[in-house]
Amino acid sequence: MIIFISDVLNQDALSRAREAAAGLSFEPGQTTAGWHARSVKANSQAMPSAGLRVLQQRIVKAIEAHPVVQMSALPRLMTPPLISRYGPGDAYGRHVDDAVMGTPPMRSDLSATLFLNDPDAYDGGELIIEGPGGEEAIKLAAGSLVLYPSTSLHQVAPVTKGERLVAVTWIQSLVADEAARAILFDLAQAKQQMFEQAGKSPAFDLLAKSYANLLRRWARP
Ligand SMILES: O=C(O)CCC(=O)C(=O)O
Ligand SMILES: [Fe+2]
Repeated sequence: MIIFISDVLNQDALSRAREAAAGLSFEPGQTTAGWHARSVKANSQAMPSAGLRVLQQRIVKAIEAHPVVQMSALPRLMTPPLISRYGPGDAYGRHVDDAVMGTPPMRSDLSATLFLNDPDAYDGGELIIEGPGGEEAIKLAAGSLVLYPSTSLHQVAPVTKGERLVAVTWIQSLVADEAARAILFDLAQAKQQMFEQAGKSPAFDLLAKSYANLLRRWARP
């Protein structure tokens, strides 16, 4: 399942993030790709620095704090985001993300792209994700996040004009199985809607109990 979440960063947070990114030094992105993804990766990434760490912390906080991220991804661990820049001619060819990454190692269950500049700031640069129903080309407003299964083949189409600026991160979920996560997301939404429409009721209690007990079965904290 591909999930779109708008307003993960508001206008104020966005301009601060863009300002911080403008002050960072960038290097070729090949350094952080797995060996087979490296051959198709052509972009720039922010180099480690104190400024990068502050920006990464702000972005992680905003992503984690979002209620839809909590409900859909059930995050347990998240990598510090890469700040990636794609100028004209840059692209990231078809690849699958590493299954295990970082120190200490974590499993990538969900991949996430947070768009830091607007779609009209660049031509091309769609994130193309392959799913059972075919390809989906994604280009979201600044401040919006796309979450997708790390099991998918995906690519970033060449940028032909302007600059694409994104933060890219990976999430290890409390629930590794994508199908189980999808059921829990449906139930969490149903629980919320039922509560909003009719308050607490015996039916709500049963739904809440089922949700909690499924999560208890499936979660690996
Ligand atoms: O820039 C993006 O939206 C995704 C980049 C990507 O696929 C990666 O860094 O592995
Ligand atoms: Fe990727």
